[in-house]
Amino acid sequence: MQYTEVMVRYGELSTKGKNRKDFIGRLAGNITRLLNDFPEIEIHPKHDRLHIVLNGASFEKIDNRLKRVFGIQTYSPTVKVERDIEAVKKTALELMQATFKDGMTFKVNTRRSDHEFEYDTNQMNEMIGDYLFDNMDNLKVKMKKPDLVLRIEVRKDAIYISNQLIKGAGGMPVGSAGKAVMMLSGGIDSPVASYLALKRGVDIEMVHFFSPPYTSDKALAKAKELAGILANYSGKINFIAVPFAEIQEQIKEKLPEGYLMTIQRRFMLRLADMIRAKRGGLAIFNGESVGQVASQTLESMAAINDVTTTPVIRPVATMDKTEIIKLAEDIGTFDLSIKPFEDCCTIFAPPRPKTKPKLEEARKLEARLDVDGLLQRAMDGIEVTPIYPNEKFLNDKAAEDAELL
Ligand SMILES: Nc1ncnc2c1ncn2[C@@H]1O[C@H](COP(=O)(O)OP(=O)(O)OP(=O)(O)O)[C@@H](O)[C@H]1O
Repeated sequence: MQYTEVMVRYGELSTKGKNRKDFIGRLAGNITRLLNDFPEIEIHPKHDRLHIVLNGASFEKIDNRLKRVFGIQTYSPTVKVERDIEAVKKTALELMQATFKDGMTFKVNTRRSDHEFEYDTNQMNEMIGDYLFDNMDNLKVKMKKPDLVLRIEVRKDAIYISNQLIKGAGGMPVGSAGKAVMMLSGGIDSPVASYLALKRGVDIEMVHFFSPPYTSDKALAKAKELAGILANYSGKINFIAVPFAEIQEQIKEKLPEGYLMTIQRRFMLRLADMIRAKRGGLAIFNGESVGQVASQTLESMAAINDVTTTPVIRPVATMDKTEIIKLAEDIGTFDLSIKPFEDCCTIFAPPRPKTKPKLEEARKLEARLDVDGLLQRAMDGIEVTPIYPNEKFLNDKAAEDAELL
């Protein structure tokens, strides 16, 4: 079916009063960037809807991309026809034939913003309904909750016909809620937390700690590739790699084992905060979930969070592991997350980390280290890489190795 445009309905934008215009502009910009390899497509943002004029481009080719754009509630591929009842009949039949499956119920729903058109809505509904009955078998009408609603909109310039209402990703356009950093490991939880941050409109940059030579290039490549999957929901994402080995070595050498994890985490959070400040972000996101592991008890969180007053937002804090896994599967990060490349934290994890570290003790122990010097050297070593949707960093060989591990 050759559609002429896609009609996009806004999600939560409609409740945002005076910010509405900014949000619509942001969504239009995000969609424009997402479809920039289709030069023929035009984007027309309007107050109540956004129109993607296809100019010959195929709807099927952009459908999967649109599903991942936050800020879209629903969308409908649509055919624009001239204001002529015969043209409406012909297109309505084509649309129904393309989408109707045996046993489905339907109804015709006409709306007019132009009341001068020669037929009113009831007449249109009847005429088109009758025409479809005459030309298709097994059609069944249902007024309440039919499977298909054939929508006909009569406007001044033309008539618009559609019969699919596709669910969008919801949420708010990425960037509309401002900038933040996301602490991205190679695990299951932080990619899900990233997705949820993006869904609320937060423009995130990924901060990833890695520890060569204790962690391999593959572990770094895996985290980058996860960022590539998440970039499907946002467009380009900056990936900031932070060297962490010196800090871990110092902590291991100078501090008692029970506090290794707490103090490593305090360093991570400090560095994330320094990067945030440098890059103009307002908050830090991470993938912690209450009670999941030793570093995620409330006592641990309090002892770690002590190093900053910046909001630390934990989108998966109250989710069960099974719920997080389900979402990881849905967004396409799970299979990569479970590939067993070592993370810097697992390598330096003490066998028995304190589940209830004491804040005062953590502060006191840490004072044995050259905190500022360690932080500065890590900051001097950061590397920023822009990552694009679906960009690959692990080659097939690495994937094979993962199977063998
Ligand atoms: N190497 C890392 N780089 C950046 N952030 C990290 C790193 N390791 C851990 N984090 C951050 O700390 C959070 C908690 O990490 P931890 O390893 O304790 O838990 P997790 O439940 O395994 O999380 P994940 O599944 O995201 O790795 C992560 O979700 C992530 O936000």
